[in-house]
Amino acid sequence: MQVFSEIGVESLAHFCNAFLIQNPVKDFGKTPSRYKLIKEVGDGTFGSVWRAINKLSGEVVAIKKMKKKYYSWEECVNLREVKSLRRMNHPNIVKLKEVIRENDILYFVFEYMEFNLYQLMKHREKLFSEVEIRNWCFQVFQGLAYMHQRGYFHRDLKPENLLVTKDIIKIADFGLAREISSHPPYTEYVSTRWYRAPEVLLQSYLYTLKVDMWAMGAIMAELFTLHPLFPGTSEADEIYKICGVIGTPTKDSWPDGLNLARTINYQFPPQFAGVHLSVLIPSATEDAINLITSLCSWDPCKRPTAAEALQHPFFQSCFYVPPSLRPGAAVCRTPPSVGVRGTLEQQSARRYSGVLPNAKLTGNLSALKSNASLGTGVQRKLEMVKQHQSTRIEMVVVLRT
Ligand SMILES: Nc1ncnc2c1ncn2[C@@H]1O[C@H](COP(=O)(O)OP(=O)(O)OP(=O)(O)O)[C@@H](O)[C@H]1O
Repeated sequence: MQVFSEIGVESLAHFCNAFLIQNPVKDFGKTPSRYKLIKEVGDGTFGSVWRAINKLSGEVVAIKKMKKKYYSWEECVNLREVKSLRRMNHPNIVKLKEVIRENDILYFVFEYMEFNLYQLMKHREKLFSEVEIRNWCFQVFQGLAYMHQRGYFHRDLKPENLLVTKDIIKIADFGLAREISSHPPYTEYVSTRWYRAPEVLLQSYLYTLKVDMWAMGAIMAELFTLHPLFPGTSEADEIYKICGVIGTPTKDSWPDGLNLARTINYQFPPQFAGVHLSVLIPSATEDAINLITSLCSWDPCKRPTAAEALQHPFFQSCFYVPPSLRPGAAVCRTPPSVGVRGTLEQQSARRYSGVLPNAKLTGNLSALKSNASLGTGVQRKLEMVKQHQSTRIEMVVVLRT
């Protein structure tokens, strides 16, 4: 079995040529031949996700079928999702098992996860226990610490991208992942609005991995209340909502933010004092409130890193078990139960609309708020290499497992 975690595109090209010589091209029809598609479980911006079964091994997997056609495999290996995920091997990061291109259609084969966090929250009336929330967050921060340490940040963390099976939670959807060493400016659309960091909302092109920490603060709060913390209806309303919760930034709390706002001729709403998060999240303990408050700091420098978050008193009762020693159970001393049985299939309903890609935040807030009605759909850009002529081949990238 050949491993492609560290090699470049050229080496991959050589492998694929060799692979094709040894494995004659077959017409597999509309689904990858080794798999039987069972049911659609998700419909994202870039692809639809199916629960499927490996016909030979009986293994249940998730197959993401990309909407765009891929006419050469050079294009495929250059996709961020492939480039970043094939380097990740962590129990809290969803595993990419294979990449298959058949008939110009690109499929990602992932390990299958039962639910996403949004599905677990949306019809729920009873609040999650703090133990459950702590267990999930501890795992996500471990996945993030690993990813950040390996040089990637996710940029689109949201409940839909955190996948749960029993007590285990994993980070998914690396379509927007970025190498930390890649060079700013980062100009393309980044992250779903409700979880989008203020520096990104203010169009900083120099944002860092701290955008993931902001998103985690918002997600943690939502896990406690079952309601989004900053449900902005437009980018301007998003900033307004953030000010309403954590108060208008000052030259002490976020000097760089005031400069950013000046650069784009944006005025923060004056003198919002904000509210103590314990008022908005009454079920959370002081430790939880303290962690969420620091994650949702205006100034990215004041947000903890994932490794620092793991050291927070909120996680005092958790401990790290090396993956090789794990019995396959949760990482907290008191393993919680997810509390939901059966399969909740993904509803295709989108919770967010009204994103204005590259919209300029100009003028005063009331003018900005009127932008809300101008929203169209979510648009993201992927780096694509030049398209090459169509060839009917199958390409399999075998990943480190
Ligand atoms: N490995 C998996 N196991 C089970 N379900 C999954 C898996 N991966 C994705 N899904 C489901 O499919 C949905 C969409 O997947 P994903 O986020 O990867 O697609 P996308 O096109 O990148 O979406 P987005 O619009 O969020 O960017 C997820 O929210 C999840 O419910």
